[in-house]
Amino acid sequence: MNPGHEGVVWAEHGEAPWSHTHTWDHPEWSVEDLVAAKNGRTVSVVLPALNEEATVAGVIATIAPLLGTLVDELIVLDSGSTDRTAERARAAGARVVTREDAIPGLPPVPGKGEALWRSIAATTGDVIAFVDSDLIDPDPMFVPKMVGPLLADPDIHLVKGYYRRPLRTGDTQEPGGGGRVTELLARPLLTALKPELGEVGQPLGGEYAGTRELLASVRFAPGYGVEIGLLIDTYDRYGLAGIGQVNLGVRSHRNRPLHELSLMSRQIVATLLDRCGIDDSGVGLTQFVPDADGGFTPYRTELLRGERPPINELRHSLP
Ligand SMILES: O=c1ccn([C@@H]2O[C@H](COP(=O)(O)OP(=O)(O)O[C@H]3O[C@H](CO)[C@@H](O)[C@H](O)[C@H]3O)[C@@H](O)[C@H]2O)c(=O)[nH]1
Ligand SMILES: O=C(O)[C@H](O)COP(=O)(O)O
Repeated sequence: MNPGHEGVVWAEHGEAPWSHTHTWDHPEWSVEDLVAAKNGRTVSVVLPALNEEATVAGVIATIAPLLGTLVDELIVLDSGSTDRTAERARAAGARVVTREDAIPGLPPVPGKGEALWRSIAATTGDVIAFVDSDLIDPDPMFVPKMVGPLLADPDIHLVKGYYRRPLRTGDTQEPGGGGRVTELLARPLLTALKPELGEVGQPLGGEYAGTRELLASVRFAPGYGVEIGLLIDTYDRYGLAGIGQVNLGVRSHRNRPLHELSLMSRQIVATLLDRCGIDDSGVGLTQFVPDADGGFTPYRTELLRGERPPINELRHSLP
């Protein structure tokens, strides 16, 4: 299955580049095609959620109609929400799993990496797709597009979505202004340190799918380091041949303020350096919070720690 590639004859130019063979810029497969391609395999969809009562039901509404055909289970992995995320998710048709229920007896630590790691234990699918629960008007084809290459090619273990990203500020929307951490930090630094991954369009994006074979056998970095860690670990294990990327169109989400993205960036840098074998000081980020009198108060946020081992290894160590 390879619809959407332009018809360049690479045999005349040497080996086709990854960006041609493993990038689907115009994915055209249908849900029916995918159901036929499952061949006995099962698909789980995981929505990590921390206080997403405003958007979680809307995201579920785009995936729930696939339950029983392409999608075998749909869970919201509740990351400790204190709002009505769980209630709204259940009403919209998802199973809600808390971090504690996912792996009983092991107290959770904060952060997105922890939620995703526990979701591997809480699900059973041979293929697992992740979708952020803060998305605004996501396309119902997100999941079908992401799982396509995994169902078609046994050598592919991780498929990242890529997309155009609007930036919303107040009532205005800048069509290509989103993905600030991606464009200013992640892609430049990844290109500097792991140039083979420089053609991955959205290394940080929360919409991606992987095989259980991969996801149960890799460690999970803490917090927002989880995506860059998974990408590099997949590359180190399978090479570029194990990774694909699919155009999902447009993806809008809650755009965080810059000071929150700075903290996210610090965590991503820590994981990226770790995966490249480069020492990090381990020092948390100091930010300068404006006072009412025109001055600034320094405020330090420590790095999240607590990398999690592969779920397969945890299972072995449980009684
Ligand atoms: O402790 C947490 C933090 C976040 N989330 C959920 O994770 C998703 C993404 O989090 P968000 O804070 O919206 O991240 P973004 O600002 O959108 O950051 C981008 O970059 C991150 C770093 O790669 C990715 O984790 C995100 O998926 C990606 O959208 C949302 O559904 C959150 O509710 C949790 O479940 N637990
Ligand atoms: O992926 C990113 O770069 C961050 O989530 C920030 O995204 P935004 O600039 O679209 O809010």
